[in-house]
Amino acid sequence: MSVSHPAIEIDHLSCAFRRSEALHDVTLSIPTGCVFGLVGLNGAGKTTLIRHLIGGLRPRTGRVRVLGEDPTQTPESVMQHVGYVAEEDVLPRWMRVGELIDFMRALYRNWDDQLCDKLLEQFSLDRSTKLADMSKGGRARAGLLVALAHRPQLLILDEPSYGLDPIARQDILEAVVRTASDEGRTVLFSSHLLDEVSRVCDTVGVIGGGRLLEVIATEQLPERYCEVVGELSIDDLAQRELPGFFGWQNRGREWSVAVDRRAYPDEATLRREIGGELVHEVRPLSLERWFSARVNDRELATIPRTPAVEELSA
Ligand SMILES: Nc1ncnc2c1ncn2[C@@H]1O[C@H](COP(=O)(O)OP(=O)(O)OP(=O)(O)O)[C@@H](O)[C@H]1O
Repeated sequence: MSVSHPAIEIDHLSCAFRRSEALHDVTLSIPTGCVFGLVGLNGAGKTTLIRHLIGGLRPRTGRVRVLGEDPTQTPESVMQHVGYVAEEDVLPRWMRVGELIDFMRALYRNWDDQLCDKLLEQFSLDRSTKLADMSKGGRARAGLLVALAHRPQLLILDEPSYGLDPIARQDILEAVVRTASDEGRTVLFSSHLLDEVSRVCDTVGVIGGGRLLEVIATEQLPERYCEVVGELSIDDLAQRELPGFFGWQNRGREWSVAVDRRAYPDEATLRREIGGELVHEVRPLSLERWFSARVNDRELATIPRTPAVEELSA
């Protein structure tokens, strides 16, 4: 397969289940070699988006390309180069680890026995263990092993650490990083856990109510945005419709707001605009605060909306 195209291309993808819209006009391009974190609250649309990538759902509106191909037209060819770990614990429990490996090995032309043995050791897995007798974390490791051992060009992990203990999570993270560091590999990783997303991903996209709200390189976050924390009078501040403000939060007597730094030439101007005496601190925006600001500000309005502010100060 040629690598001149992005690993994942999604154009204006929408999806509805009966009358309820799960994805709304999603456009996203993930270049080869990127480790991309897809974050969103429960029901945001992460799994629905991923199901389109693995050919499990056919787009009714919009277009999806994975490694340059339509995953619903040529699923065998696309999935030869994709490693996928589902959100649910779906491995056949009647199999032993060795049987699962033999089964998957027969499916993938690029299966790498040496890598498989290495991962068995690294994940402390034994070929003779029955999947039914393993912990959830053990089965997650087995799922990751078979997704990695054919050296996929694209690794898609749907909530890989959901419900896992920190040690199992660490294994998964390490495997993701190693896979990504292999030349030219791409990883799409959906997660609720922002700390692991910030550790592993170079780019992050936030999805809310089926809309892709923003995509940003994690290293760009502190230079693009800051968080301003200050003393009450939030109503007064909100009425002034300052540009670049989003995701207001009230914490006791303090308020916090995310600010797009591009709306202000420097921090002194920003403080002056707010009214310096109201500002306690201007600090880089953390991934966690960016996430909460975006999901609480779906329209990406540049000005705070009065009803939201009233709710906050109630
Ligand atoms: N097969 C389906 N039939 C009907 N509604 C569905 C179906 N699959 C998903 N949905 C709905 O689509 C929306 C998005 O669901 P999705 O599973 O993609 O979210 P998610 O971000 O993966 O959530 P979670 O983090 O809880 O797994 C939800 O409102 C969900 O109820």
